[in-house]
Amino acid sequence: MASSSTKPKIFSSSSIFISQSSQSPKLSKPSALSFLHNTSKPLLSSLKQNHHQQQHSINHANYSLNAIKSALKTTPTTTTTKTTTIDKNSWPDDVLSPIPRPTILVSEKLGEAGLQVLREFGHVECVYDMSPDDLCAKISACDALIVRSGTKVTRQVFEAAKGRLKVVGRAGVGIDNVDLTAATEFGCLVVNAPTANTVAAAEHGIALLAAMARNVAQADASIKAGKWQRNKYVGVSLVGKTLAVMGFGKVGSEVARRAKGLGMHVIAHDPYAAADRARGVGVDLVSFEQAISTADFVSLHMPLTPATSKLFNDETFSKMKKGVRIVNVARGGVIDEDALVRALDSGVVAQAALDVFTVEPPPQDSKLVQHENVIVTPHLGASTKEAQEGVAIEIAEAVVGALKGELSATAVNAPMVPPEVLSELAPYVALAEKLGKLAMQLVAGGTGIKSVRVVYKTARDPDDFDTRLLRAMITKGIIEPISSSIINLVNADFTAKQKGLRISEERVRVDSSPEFPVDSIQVQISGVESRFASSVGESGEISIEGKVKYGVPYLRYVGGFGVDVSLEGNLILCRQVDQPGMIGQVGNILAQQNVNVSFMSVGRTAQRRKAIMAIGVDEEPNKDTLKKIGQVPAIEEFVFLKL
Ligand SMILES: NC(=O)C1=CN([C@@H]2O[C@H](COP(=O)(O)OP(=O)(O)OC[C@H]3O[C@@H](n4cnc5c(N)ncnc54)[C@H](O)[C@@H]3O)[C@@H](O)[C@H]2O)C=CC1
Ligand SMILES: O=C(O)C(=O)COP(=O)(O)O
Repeated sequence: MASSSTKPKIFSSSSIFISQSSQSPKLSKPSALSFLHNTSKPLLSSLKQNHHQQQHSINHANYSLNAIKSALKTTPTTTTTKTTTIDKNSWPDDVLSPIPRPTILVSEKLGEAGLQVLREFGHVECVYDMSPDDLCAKISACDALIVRSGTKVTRQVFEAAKGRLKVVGRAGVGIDNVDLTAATEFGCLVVNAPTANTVAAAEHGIALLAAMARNVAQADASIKAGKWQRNKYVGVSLVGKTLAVMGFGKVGSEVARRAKGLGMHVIAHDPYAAADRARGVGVDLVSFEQAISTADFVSLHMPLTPATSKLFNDETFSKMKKGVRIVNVARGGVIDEDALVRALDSGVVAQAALDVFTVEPPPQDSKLVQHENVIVTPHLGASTKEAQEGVAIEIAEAVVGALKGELSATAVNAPMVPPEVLSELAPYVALAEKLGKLAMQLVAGGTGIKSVRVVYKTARDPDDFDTRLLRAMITKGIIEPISSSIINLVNADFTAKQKGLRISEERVRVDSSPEFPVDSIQVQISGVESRFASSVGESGEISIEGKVKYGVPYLRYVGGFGVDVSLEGNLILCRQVDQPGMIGQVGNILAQQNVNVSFMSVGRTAQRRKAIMAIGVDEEPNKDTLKKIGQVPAIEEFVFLKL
């Protein structure tokens, strides 16, 4: 059907809520909250609590279909209403029943307290020292994987997971051993434990700094070899020396604080750190060049990224003060290790203390490890009892939360949405997904969508209304039916981009209550033909608008027609000439196939002119029933949509 044929203008909507039974009203299925995969019980409880607190009354007509049909003949707009308060104990059992116990694979040693948290929630398998092939063989039976720095979570691992792996938990900070691009493409959330080992890493940095300056490791080895070499191991003092902290993040700033306590002059380089935060610790932020050229000691604390890979190379070392001493508890890959050997041999670098290596463990004959001016530890920065217990709990909670469908505050490849925002947005999330799904089904052919515009009507300031979650769910609704992959918050933007789908967003300020994040959401798809010409708005695009009423998603506009129908079950949209008896006729046809009508709403341009009838049905009408609806003379077009 051509998209340009009808351009209705006038909004008018009369609504009739029909229920064949007198069940209490259904709330939108919380499965719509499965931002990642499953339903979140804590989130549901908080939602239920919200509903309870709001004490919304639901006007819910309890007519049987036959009763409403006869009532319509005489008093078309009269309904009898019943007031129902949503009680938090009234959620259906299937919502509250626990999700199946997930399998969590732990591939490296994790603190017992964290394992305990995991065991309470799922089936935990600890399998250490797996080869890459072993990991790939196991992963398709796992919902979550917990690793430290020793496990490489490559694209092959995500491919081998066959869509089952929902979350990778990195029990620590650095996620350079996880292929984030692949994780995102496969819709797998990656979370880390970024805070619990900060102090441990900083303490190890300071330990290496002092040990290096006073030759502790070499002197210890010498005594154990039966020697007593007091003159050979004369060290250098730390007090008054300049330390350049490269990367002024969590660990870097803790190292700086401790070095200040040792009487060192501390400078730092970090392109993203705030100068006042540095000043608060008594540290000057300086340029890279200034840092490396003035420091007596350089301590590395930046992540390994393409930008920092081999940042310390021949050129960098050549700009350093002769006799500089280097500590690395960040990542081996930020140093070109061959260049460091050359700098040590030439005396430009007097000493190095390394906890991390490009390849771990490094080869036994590594010139760097064997160098007499180098001391090494086997990636021990995070290895204190305290840090390991803390990291284990931090990662276990993040992984369990993710498996429940909650968004983690430590998500690495997804927007972090705080729980309170999540709980507030939950009903709108369901609305967003349904609008996306609906709009998509209105497109003739269902594919070839290039551009989607989302308009949020809201009373809130942009700062106070985060749309990322809603955009992701609209994208999910649009793409999932035409995609072989699960779409979630992690991969929604990526998948849209990959499919050449441009999603633009606009906020329109409306005079509604800022208590609610959004008044209504409009989804517009342009440049396509519609299966239901009446859904085409004035500017030629498919346009539908919905809002949340009583905590439940409702459709409010189709094209220019106002409707008022709960987005549950399935929907039939008919455009007809506005005349008496239409609801009855269609209702009768549906009743013949025992299709239960849950809601009905009529929107019209003007009395006795064009009207749109939106009919919510619990079951899917068969082809015959749909054909009969199409044969009703006053019906000009109709479409059946699955929600
Ligand atoms: N050896 C070990 O066992 C441990 C190692 N680490 C490593 O230490 C590093 C830092 O960890 P956190 O402080 O927790 O991370 P963080 O994210 O808090 O800090 C990293 C800082 O590096 C900065 N940065 C990024 N690119 C930079 C560049 N080109 N030059 C200078 N600074 C740059 C960032 O702006 C950030 O402030 C990470 O690589 C982490 O993996 C952390 C814990 C234990
Ligand atoms: O947290 C980090 O980045 C670390 O490097 C710690 O690594 P680990 O968990 O000890 O293998």
